[in-house]
Amino acid sequence: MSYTADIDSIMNGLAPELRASIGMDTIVVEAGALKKVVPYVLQRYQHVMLVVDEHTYKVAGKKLESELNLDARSLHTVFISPNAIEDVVADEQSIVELVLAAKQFQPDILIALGSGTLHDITRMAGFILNLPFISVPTAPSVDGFNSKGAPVILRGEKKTIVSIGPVAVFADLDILRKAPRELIAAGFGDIVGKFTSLFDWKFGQLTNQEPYMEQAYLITKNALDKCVKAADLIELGDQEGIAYLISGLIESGIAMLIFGKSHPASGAEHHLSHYWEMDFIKQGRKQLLHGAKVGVACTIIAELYHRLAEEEFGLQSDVRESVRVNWEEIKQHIAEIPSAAELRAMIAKVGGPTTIEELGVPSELAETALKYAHLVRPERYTLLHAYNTKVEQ
Ligand SMILES: NC(=O)C1=CN([C@@H]2O[C@H](COP(=O)(O)OP(=O)(O)OC[C@H]3O[C@@H](n4cnc5c(N)ncnc54)[C@H](OP(=O)(O)O)[C@@H]3O)[C@@H](O)[C@H]2O)C=CC1
Ligand SMILES: O=C(CO)COP(=O)(O)O
Repeated sequence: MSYTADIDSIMNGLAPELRASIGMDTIVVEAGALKKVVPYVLQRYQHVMLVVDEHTYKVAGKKLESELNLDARSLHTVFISPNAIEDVVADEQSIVELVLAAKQFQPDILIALGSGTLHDITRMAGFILNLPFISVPTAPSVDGFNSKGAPVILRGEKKTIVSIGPVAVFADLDILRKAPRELIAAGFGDIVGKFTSLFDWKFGQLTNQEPYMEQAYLITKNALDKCVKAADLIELGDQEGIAYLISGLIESGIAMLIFGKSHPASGAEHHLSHYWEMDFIKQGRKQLLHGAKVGVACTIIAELYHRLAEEEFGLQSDVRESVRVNWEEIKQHIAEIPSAAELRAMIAKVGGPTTIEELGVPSELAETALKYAHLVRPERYTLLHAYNTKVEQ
């Protein structure tokens, strides 16, 4: 059974120049997809570097290593080291670790075997060294496998560097289905976050002339609607449910890839999540899952936005003129965002945390983040940004 009907139709519908510019020629979503990595790689590359960590080596790296069956001169596996608190993080140290290993071994292809963090480390190293990479997700936990942006931690700040997308994605449903439940729920949380990111994108376009692409909007919206409809199947964690989820995540990644930026997938809910993440790093606390944070942050932002609509925020005298004149349309878009209670019910169905307490974010941090999270991406004009700044000082 093919699980890539929507992906195929998106890819086939891209204008030829756009398709060529994203440089991704193969997307496989099926049980046993790992086996297809071998002929793909052997037909094209001679020196292969696998990028893993301790966990992902066990679930996929070891198997791929043995199936590639290459001698030590042609295959090298790099284990990205965890930091002092046993977290593998996409920061300067991890990126340099991989860059140096690649400088020494001189691969002509990198293969990321892991979830969001290992992919961002690999895409950054590939970008720096001008090397292509292949994506092999080990958990359906984020939509960042095939995006172009690398949200990395540089000097403690979460910055997104526009880098490279993969040349191919091999999503093996046998591996993804066995990923821990929290990672599957996190992937669903990252998808649910699109309710507010898509709103914020429309808001930025209407009020701040931010760049916009209808095709990327519709791809993301379709991925969101499809996954929300399939929540019962995703909850079961069977092959079909996981196929819906990973396909939705890949489609959202394609939207970012063709747009070239993360607007479709990342709005104020992501900025809150990033703010929490940066604070956890400062406090030396272990990271929470990205998608789990995004899901909870989405409920908080939805609650705020519905309240702002009720209070007629856009008609206040000190908001930007562009917000005031577009307020009726903005309110219509807010009305399309489910209520916080509805969002919590969706996330709970799939087993994700729905409140800051369940997630483990202290309430003081949640309050501060709501005031300052727009500064994580100051160039993006979200409704949260408008609420926190009113008329620009
Ligand atoms: N580029 C983009 O557009 C996007 C990037 N992101 C980024 O992705 C990062 C978060 O990624 P996320 O996937 O949530 O978390 P991580 O990649 O940090 O992985 C979370 C945990 O899952 C473990 N793991 C992965 N696969 C398996 C498996 N099959 N079995 C057991 N354990 C497994 C990892 O092990 P181990 O620690 O050993 O790796 C790790 O402990 C954030 O930095 C976020 O900003 C998110 C969305 C989009
Ligand atoms: O996480 C993302 C999409 O899910 C991308 O986030 P950024 O906007 O920080 O790159």
